[in-house]
Amino acid sequence: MTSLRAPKPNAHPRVIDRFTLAPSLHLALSACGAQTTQIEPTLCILPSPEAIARLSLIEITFRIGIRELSTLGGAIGNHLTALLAISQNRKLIRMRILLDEAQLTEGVERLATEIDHHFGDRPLTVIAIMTGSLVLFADLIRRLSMPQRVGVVQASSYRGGLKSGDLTVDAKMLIDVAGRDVLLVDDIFDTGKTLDRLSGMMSEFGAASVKTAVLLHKRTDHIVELRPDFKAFEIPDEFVVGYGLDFMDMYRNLPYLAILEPHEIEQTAAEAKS
Ligand SMILES: O=P(O)(O)OC[C@H]1O[C@H](OP(=O)(O)OP(=O)(O)O)[C@H](O)[C@@H]1O
Ligand code: HPA
Repeated sequence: MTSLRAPKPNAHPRVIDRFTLAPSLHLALSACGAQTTQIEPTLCILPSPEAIARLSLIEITFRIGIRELSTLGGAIGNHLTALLAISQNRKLIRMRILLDEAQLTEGVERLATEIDHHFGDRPLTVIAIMTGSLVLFADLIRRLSMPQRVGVVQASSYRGGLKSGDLTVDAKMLIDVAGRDVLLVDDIFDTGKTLDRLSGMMSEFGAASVKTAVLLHKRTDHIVELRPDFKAFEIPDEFVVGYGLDFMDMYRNLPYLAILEPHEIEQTAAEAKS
């Protein structure tokens, strides 16, 4: 998607609603790998009517994969010509947000209150299921009131995909859970396979009790009997990213939870291969 914006409208704006690309600009954009070099018929306010007669500089925003770039182009009338230096290069964040930052914060607060209420002042061994739970975990443990021992275990089954595959567990960094009340924390309960396997492992390692907490509970077919003891949100059966959740190890850093659209899945997969 490409759009045009004038750098600074002034007192004598002139509105132009369609531009054509000069061949040189067309070539330059293609050479950058821009997905489309078709400039949208976007409203553009040029500095002044007089400037139209001369060369006017216009900010051009275009898209390459999931990156948004801005550059300056020259306009003569409705004709866009030379491409000048790229002035901005930022990730395009226009995702379908399912839970924004405020909702996530409220959800984590709620989860912490429920867990506090259940355990009271009893010491708890809280285990993060890495990597997805990392953001939730950092936020959650700081809101819990009881004395805590904190540890991690790694589990992975979605490697590079949208569907659960073979589950691998790496417990090399796990702290001793024998005789302890354990709370397993994960970002999402989807098929249920991960939490089910890890709950079993904690019992095998001698935990006195095992409870589970998740931020998200997906409304889908769960393949296990176990259900999380604590959950903050029920979400639809869509592939979600952000707040720790990834697709191909990307998007974990987003401060919100978004639904990954099919075109974003394709773009991310293509970028990951390049
Ligand atoms: O209920 P399930 O179907 O088992 O899915 C939930 C698990 O899937 C994700 O982990 P993933 O395997 O993607 O590894 P990651 O934590 O490294 O992202 C997520 O972080 C959960 O641990
Ligand atoms: O919807 C999801 N998004 C990211 N990771 C996941 N792991 C299980 N379900 C999901």
